[in-house]
Amino acid sequence: MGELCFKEHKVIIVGLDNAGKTTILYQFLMNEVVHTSPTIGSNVEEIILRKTHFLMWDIGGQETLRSTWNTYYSNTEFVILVIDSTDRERLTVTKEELYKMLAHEDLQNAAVLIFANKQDVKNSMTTSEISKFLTLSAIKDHPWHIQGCCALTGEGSCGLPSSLAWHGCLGHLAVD
Ligand SMILES: Nc1nc2c(ncn2[C@@H]2O[C@H](COP(=O)(O)OP(=O)(O)OP(=O)(O)O)[C@@H](O)[C@H]2O)c(=O)[nH]1
Ligand SMILES: [Mg+2]
Repeated sequence: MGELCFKEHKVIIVGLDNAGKTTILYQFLMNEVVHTSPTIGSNVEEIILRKTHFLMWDIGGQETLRSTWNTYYSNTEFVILVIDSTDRERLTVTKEELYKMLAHEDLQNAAVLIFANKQDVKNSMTTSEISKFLTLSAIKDHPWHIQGCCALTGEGSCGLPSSLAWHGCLGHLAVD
C-alpha cells in the first residue's frame, strides 16, 4: 500500500445546500468554524496528513448546482456525503443523489464516507435512522461508512485522520 498512499488523494465533498460541507472543510483545515455563505461553484484545499496529501473539493449543493457535481468525479477516491441530520424532509432528495452518484462510472472505485452532521441539534436524526432510510446495507459495490458529527465543534468524527482511516489504504495513519 505504501506507494499509493504518498500520492494525492482526490476527495469530493457533496450534499445538499446547508448541510455543512464548507464548515466541515474549514474545520478539517484549521480546526475553526468559519463564517460561510452558500457555495457557488466550489472551494478546493490541500490537506496534508502524515505525508498523505488530500485534495479536497467542496462543491455547492444548491439544486441548480447539483447537475455540475459529475464534472468533479474523475479520479475521485473518496466521496464525502454531508447530511444535515435535522433536514428530514429532504433526506429523499439526498438518497436520490447518493444512488445517482453510486451508479456513475467515474465513481466506480470511490469509497463513500457519510457524515450525519449537526448532531448537536436536539432531535436530529441518528446515524442508524439515516442509514436505514438510505438503505446503506444494500450497497455492496462501494466501501461505505457513516458517522455522526458536529462541524461547529469538530466533535464526533469530523477529524480527518479518524474519518478516513477506515479505508484500507490509510491504515498506516495512527488515529488519535
Ligand atoms: N448546529 C449546527 N450548524 C451547523 C453545523 N455545521 C454547519 N452548520 C451551519 O449550517 C449552515 C450551512 O453551512 P455551510 O457549511 O455553509 O453549508 P454547505 O453545505 O457548504 O452549503 P452550500 O455551500 O450551499 O452547498 C451554516 O449556518 C453553518 O454554521 C453543525 O454541525 N451544527
Ligand atoms: Mg458550501
